[in-house]
Amino acid sequence: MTERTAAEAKAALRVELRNRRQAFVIDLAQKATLLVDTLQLAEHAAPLIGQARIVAAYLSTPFEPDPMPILLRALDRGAGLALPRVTGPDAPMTFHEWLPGDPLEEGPFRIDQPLATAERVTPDLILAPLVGFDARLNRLGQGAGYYDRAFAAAPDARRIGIAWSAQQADAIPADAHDVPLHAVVTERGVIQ
Ligand SMILES: Nc1nc2c(c(=O)[nH]1)N(C=O)[C@@H](CNc1ccc(C(=O)N[C@@H](CCC(=O)O)C(=O)O)cc1)CN2
Ligand SMILES: Nc1ncnc2c1ncn2[C@@H]1O[C@H](COP(=O)(O)OP(=O)(O)OP(=O)(O)O)[C@@H](O)[C@H]1O
Repeated sequence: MTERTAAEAKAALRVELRNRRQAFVIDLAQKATLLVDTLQLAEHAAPLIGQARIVAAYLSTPFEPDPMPILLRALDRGAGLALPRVTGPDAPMTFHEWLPGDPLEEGPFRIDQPLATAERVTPDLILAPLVGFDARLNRLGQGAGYYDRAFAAAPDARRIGIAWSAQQADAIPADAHDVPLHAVVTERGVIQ
C-alpha cells in the first residue's frame, strides 16, 4: 500500500468511524432519556402507593411507560403484585398474583400475562396504561373496554393512570361507562 492510498483509507475510515460514534451516542442518549423519565415517573408515583396491599400494573409495550420500578417499590413495601390477564374480547380482564421471575405466557396483542393457574386477586391499587388523559382525569384506553370493566368490577380500588406528559389532551369525551381516574402520574408529576 502506498503512502497515498493509506491516507485515503484512513480518511474513509475516519468518516465511517465518526458516523458510527455519532449513531452510538445518539442511541445512548435516547435510551438514557427514556430511563431517566421512567425513573422520574416512578419517583412521582411512590407516595401514591401508600398502604396498598395488592398493586396491579401491566407489562409495558414499547411506547408505554414501564411501571416496573413502581411495582418493585411496592414489593419492597410489602405489597403483593398483580398483572392483568385477557382471554378474549368478551371475557372480563382478570388480575393474577405475580412476582418477578414467575412464569408468563403470551396473551392477545402479544402481551405476556400470568398463567390461568396464578392466583386471581382483587387489587386495591390499579396502575392503568392509557392512550390519553385530560386534566379532569378522564382516561382514553385502547377502546376494548377492558379497564373500564375492571374498574367497575373493583370499585374500591384506587385507579392511577400511568402516562407520558405528551399523552395529555385538552378534553377526553366521557361516556356513562367511563370511570374517571383518581390520579395520573407522568414523568413531570402527579395530576389529581
Ligand atoms: N401493556 C399493556 N397491557 C395491557 C393493556 C394495555 O393497554 N397495555 N390492556 C389494555 O386494555 C390489556 C390488553 N388489551 C389491549 C387491547 C387493545 C390493544 C390494541 O388495540 N393495540 C393496538 C396497538 C398495538 C401496538 O401498537 O402494537 C393494536 O393492536 O392495533 C392492546 C392491548 C391488558 N394488558
Ligand atoms: N362497565 C362496562 N360494562 C360493559 N361494557 C363496557 C363497560 N365499560 C365499557 N364497556 C364497553 O367497552 C367498549 C370500549 O369502551 P371505551 O371506548 O370507553 O374503551 P376505553 O376506555 O378506551 O378502553 P379500555 O377500558 O380498554 O382501556 C365499549 O363498547 C363499551 O360499551
